[in-house]
Amino acid sequence: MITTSGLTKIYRSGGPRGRAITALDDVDLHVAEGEVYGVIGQSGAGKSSLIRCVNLLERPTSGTVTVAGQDLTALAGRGPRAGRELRAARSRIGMVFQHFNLLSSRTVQDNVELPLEILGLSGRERARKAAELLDLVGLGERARAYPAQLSGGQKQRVGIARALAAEPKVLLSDEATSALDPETTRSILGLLRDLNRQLGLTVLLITHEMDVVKSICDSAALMREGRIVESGTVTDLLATPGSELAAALFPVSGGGEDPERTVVDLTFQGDAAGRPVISRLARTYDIDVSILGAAVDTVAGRQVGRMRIELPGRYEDNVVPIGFLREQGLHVERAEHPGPDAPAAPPAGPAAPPVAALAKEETK
Ligand SMILES: Nc1ncnc2c1ncn2[C@@H]1O[C@H](COP(=O)(O)OP(=O)(O)OP(=O)(O)O)[C@@H](O)[C@H]1O
Repeated sequence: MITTSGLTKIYRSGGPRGRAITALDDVDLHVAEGEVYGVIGQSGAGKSSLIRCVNLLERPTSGTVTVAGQDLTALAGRGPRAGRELRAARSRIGMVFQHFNLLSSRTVQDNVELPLEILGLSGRERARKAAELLDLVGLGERARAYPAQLSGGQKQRVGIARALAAEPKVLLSDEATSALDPETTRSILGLLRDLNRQLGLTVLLITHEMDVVKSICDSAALMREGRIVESGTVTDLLATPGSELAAALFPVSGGGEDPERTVVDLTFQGDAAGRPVISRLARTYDIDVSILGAAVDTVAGRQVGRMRIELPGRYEDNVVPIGFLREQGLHVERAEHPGPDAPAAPPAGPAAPPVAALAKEETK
């Protein structure tokens, strides 16, 4: 539904000869129809530039953007016709903003009607559509209120209703919950998830909060310095050795201190979660298994379990029991020997702050 290919955005500060800042560096993104796709990264990673280039609010320096089969970059030429076509294509992309961007002088209903006015619908049609959308987001009773009379969560619901007015196939969300408290965040994320399911809406969201990815995203990408350094479905990421996103989505902790013993992290998904794998392992190989840490959580709507266990002997001596665990459908990854209470093994890749630190970074 959304594809970017070689998308690059270079800003120049201080005119055409000024310093070049590469905000997007050859970004290839593939968002499938009907999925909720989260792009996560630290401040300055290029997330806003990405979302603004996807709907051509920002003109990419190079590369292409295709939404619902239409190459938007080809429409972004100069001239009135190109402008008209681009505006029409953009109307099929809804956008939700961190600070809602509602017009304070207009009522809730009039804010939702705004895109319909631009599309040239009659007053009666606009009113009917706005009422329907406000019902959909649970604000049917507040149509006559002004934005100043609403809570943050209600304002965002109006923002979402307005974004849906032109019946887009795609909704772009720019940190839609960053200005909201945790409970309101949950309700807005729940609404986005419901709309995704009910309307088959494809949602591309950018966020710096791992919890947002964890609660509603089917797929995710990690951005750093203008590049996508990791991406995939959340299910696949959880089964990818060394995945930084997986470790941040679902950390396991618990230290083993003895280098003569083997520490591994197990990830259970789907059927594997229900099998008595650890007791079978202990019985089959007559070994003592220590559980150092474990947790069960819901990620992308699926139950996922993670466990850090310790086996007697060095890693090389445990090839057969580890093979047994893999045969049982578990994802097994070697953990380094962390000290007590250390976080999960550090991911491979260039030295950079772990994803788990994103939220902390943001609040500094
Ligand atoms: N209009 C602009 N002119 C010049 N540089 C810009 C402009 N917009 C963004 N940048 C730079 O591009 C880089 C990426 O910024 P961008 O806002 O896309 O990142 P981000 O991940 O969305 O960060 P944040 O979460 O803080 O908004 C940063 O170095 C930023 O300073």
